[in-house]
Amino acid sequence: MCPALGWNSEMTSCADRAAVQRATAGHAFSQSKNNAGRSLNRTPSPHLLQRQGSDPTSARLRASESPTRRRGSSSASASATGPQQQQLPEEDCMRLNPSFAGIALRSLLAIDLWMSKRLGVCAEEDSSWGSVRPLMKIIEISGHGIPWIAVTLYCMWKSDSAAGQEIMLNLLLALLLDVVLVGIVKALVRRRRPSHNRMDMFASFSVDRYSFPSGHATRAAMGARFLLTHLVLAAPVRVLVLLWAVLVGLSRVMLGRHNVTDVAFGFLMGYFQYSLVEALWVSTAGLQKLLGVLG
Ligand SMILES: CC(C)=CCC/C(C)=C/COP(=O)(O)O
Repeated sequence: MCPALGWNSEMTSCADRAAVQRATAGHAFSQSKNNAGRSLNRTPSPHLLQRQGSDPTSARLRASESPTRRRGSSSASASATGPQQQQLPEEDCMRLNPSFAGIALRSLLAIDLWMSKRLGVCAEEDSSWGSVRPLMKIIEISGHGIPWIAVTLYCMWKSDSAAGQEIMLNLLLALLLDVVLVGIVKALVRRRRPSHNRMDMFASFSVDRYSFPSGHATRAAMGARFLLTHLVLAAPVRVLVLLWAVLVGLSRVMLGRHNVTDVAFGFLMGYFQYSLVEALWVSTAGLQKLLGVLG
């Protein structure tokens, strides 16, 4: 866990360690093939770090201060080493000179953590807005997958027109697709929920210990787009649907369940999930044909 950025990953710290390791390796590289080989595979010994400048930071600075010089000096020694090792200095240059995108991403994540912590005003009963927590939890349930699936099944069952059934069938498929896609992304990214979150959420899967993206936000964006497209609603109701979607997203951060970027990405993902549902739209006639073929 990186304390500065809060991602569930050792990426940052590992990258730093790897950079120091490679910097050390680069130094040892020009000395002898055996030494270089050893330093590539191990964490640098304190002794070696000391020779380079007493601490990992100075070792890293030293290694990055002159990429050209490093490249030049190592290419001389590279002739004495294997082709695999010849590629290393190039790689060092890329890793040790952080790109603009890398810095921008780190800054965004730091801002994200800071903002999410400040907005998590209902994370506990005794938080500054703790009295609003019960209301936020009602909004949370309104965006949960189980009520959405239950209501969709009920409407499908009650619908007396083929068109209504088709719409509800596709909403049901959309909700199932959403659960699967969100689960996959959460399992891949594995970002931990904010530390101020209390894990007292109604009915969740094990993958829901991860926070990126917010499943409530994907469902809110996809569901709102779906309802606004397929139901004939009066203008005030349309506004209410949009307002509800925004509130669901906001409540995730206020309850401390998510960071802002989890919700922002969730909205984006839900928006595009709806486009996917439209592209894969299943008609009842098509479904009956498919069932006929299968049966
Ligand atoms: C059990 C079903 C059908 C869906 C799980 C709903 C759930 C608990 C999603 C997690 O949402 P966040 O990622 O926004 O916390």
